[in-house]
Amino acid sequence: MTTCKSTQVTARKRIVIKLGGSTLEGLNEAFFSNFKTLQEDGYEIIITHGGGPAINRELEKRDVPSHKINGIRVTNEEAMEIVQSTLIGQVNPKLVHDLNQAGIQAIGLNGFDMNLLECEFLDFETYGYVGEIKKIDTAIIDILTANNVVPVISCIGATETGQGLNINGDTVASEIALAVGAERLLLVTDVSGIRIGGEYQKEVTPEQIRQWIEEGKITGGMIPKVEGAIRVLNAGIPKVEIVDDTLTGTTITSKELVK
Ligand SMILES: Nc1ncnc2c1ncn2[C@@H]1O[C@H](COP(=O)(O)OP(=O)(O)O)[C@@H](O)[C@H]1O
Ligand SMILES: CC(=O)N[C@@H](CCC(=O)OP(=O)(O)O)C(=O)O
Repeated sequence: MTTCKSTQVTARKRIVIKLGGSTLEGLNEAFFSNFKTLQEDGYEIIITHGGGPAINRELEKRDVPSHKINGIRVTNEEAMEIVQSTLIGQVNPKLVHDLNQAGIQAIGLNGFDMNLLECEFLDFETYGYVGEIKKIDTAIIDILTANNVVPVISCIGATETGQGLNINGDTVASEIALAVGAERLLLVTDVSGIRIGGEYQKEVTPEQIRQWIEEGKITGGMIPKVEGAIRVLNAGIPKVEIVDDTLTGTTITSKELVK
C-alpha cells in the first residue's frame, strides 16, 4: 500500500480509535470522558468504526445470506449495497450525532471522501466485493484534525472507477493508524481484550498471538484485530490495545519482530 500525505507537518500526537459495531449501540459516559481526557492530553483523535451487528440485521431483514471467513464477510453485489447504505447511511451519522451530543466536534467520512481509501478487489472469487486498501490520502484527516474536528471514518473503500467495496473495520483502523503515523491504536470491542483459557490477557506478544491462532484459541472477529495489530507493530508503532469501552483490555507489544 502507498500512502499520500499532505505537506502539513504535525508534531502532535495522534491516536486512532476503532469502535466495533458491537460497542456502537451503547457507548457509555466512561467512554466519552476517557475520550475528552485523551484530547486534553494533547492527542489528535481519529475514529474509525465497524457496524457488523447493524449490517447483520439489514441483511436478515432482506433475506440476503452472508458468511465470514476468518472474520472477513463474503460480500455479494446485493450485500454490498446493504453494507454501504448501512455503514454510511445509518451507523456513521448515528455515531457522529452521539459524539457531537457529547460535546466532541465530529464529522463523518468514508473511503470516497477526497480519495481517502483507494482500493482494489481483495480476491473477487473468494470474497466478492471486499476491498484491499492500495492508497490512503490523509489530506482530509490533516485538515480536520488541524481544526480540532474528529474524523469519523466508516470502512467503505472506493475503486478508481468508483465502485464501493467492503473492508473489515479492524483492517481500516490499522491501515489508517499507519498512514497518519499514529502513536497509539485502540481497538474498542465488546470484550475486555484477548481471552485465553477463560482469562483476559494484560500484555501479549505477536509470537503468542500466532500460536493462539494456530491452536484455535483466537478465532472469528478477533483475527482481523490481531492481524492488523501485528502489521502496525511491525511498522514501528510500539503498542496496540484491544479494549472494552472503559478502555480496559489487552496490550500487544512488539517485544520481538514477526515477519
Ligand atoms: N481469544 C479471544 N478472546 C476474546 N474474544 C475472542 C477471542 N476469539 C474470538 N473472539 C471473539 O471476537 C469477538 C470480537 O470481534 P467482533 O465481534 O468482530 O467485534 P467488533 O464488532 O468489535 O469488531 C468477541 O466478541 C469474541 O466473540
Ligand atoms: C469485509 C468485512 O468483514 N467487513 C465488515 C465491515 C464492518 C465491520 O468490520 O464491523 P465490526 O467492526 O463491527 O466487526 C462486515 O461486513 O461486517
